[in-house]
Amino acid sequence: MEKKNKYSIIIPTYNERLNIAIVIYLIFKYLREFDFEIIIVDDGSPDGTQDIIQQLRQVYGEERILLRARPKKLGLGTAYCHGLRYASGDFVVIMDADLSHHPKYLPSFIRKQIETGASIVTGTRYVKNGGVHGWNLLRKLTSRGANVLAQTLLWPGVSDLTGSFRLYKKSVLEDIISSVVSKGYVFQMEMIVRATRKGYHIEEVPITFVDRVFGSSKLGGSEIVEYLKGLIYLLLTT
Ligand SMILES: Nc1nc2c(ncn2[C@@H]2O[C@H](COP(=O)(O)OP(=O)(O)O[C@H]3O[C@H](CO)[C@@H](O)[C@H](O)[C@@H]3O)[C@@H](O)[C@H]2O)c(=O)[nH]1
Ligand SMILES: [Mg+2]
Repeated sequence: MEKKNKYSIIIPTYNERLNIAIVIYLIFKYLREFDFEIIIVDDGSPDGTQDIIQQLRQVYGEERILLRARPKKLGLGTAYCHGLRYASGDFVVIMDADLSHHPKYLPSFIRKQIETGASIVTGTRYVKNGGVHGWNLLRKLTSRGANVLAQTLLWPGVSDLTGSFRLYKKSVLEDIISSVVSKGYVFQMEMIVRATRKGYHIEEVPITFVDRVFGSSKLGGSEIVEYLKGLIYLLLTT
């Protein structure tokens, strides 16, 4: 019998106590037919996220949900690298913990990869059937502007550069991640730009990003400055 692929789902968390149980419930619901593990990288959330995760591990099985905590908030980029070290799957999915990345899309990422043999399947808001729900005008304009600016300067051939809901072949993720220098939110953009420059086969699936109901975004003004610095860096180095 053919070996079943295993999927490692890496979820970075910082103060996601109110969201994480729902996300995990939905992942188990939508990936019933698949072999997967969930790796949570929590950065010492003061709201008790880790206590909830420990309880969920008892419910779903300690081998299905791994908690790989770090002592303090160290940023998204390094959180993914940290989680990847513990991934035992053939494929890695990266997604947010706050339901902005709905687990109902996971089967479409997997199906797309199987149909096309792609190395990366990336969720996109900026195609037909994709979108954003719940953001105010400023946040919509910031995200759209960031994408348009990056598209114009970098020509990556991918419609949503800053989105972070993605599936990677693990070997491909390991290859790209080793050359990425960005640590915060700009990490996502650097990953996909480097992947296109290396010629990896990338496919897109439409997603609707729904703004979180519980808690608040950790993206602040300083991240926008970091984004612009990252964009210039990529322009000069890729
Ligand atoms: N471990 C860890 N997790 C973090 C950190 N900062 C944020 N997170 C976690 O990373 C996820 C995304 O953080 P949010 O604060 O919810 O980000 P956002 O503003 O909704 O931004 C999202 O959309 C952007 C594109 O519009 C994306 O660029 C971004 O990656 C993210 O998906 C959440 O699960 C959050 O708990 C950190 O320093 N450490
Ligand atoms: Mg969010």
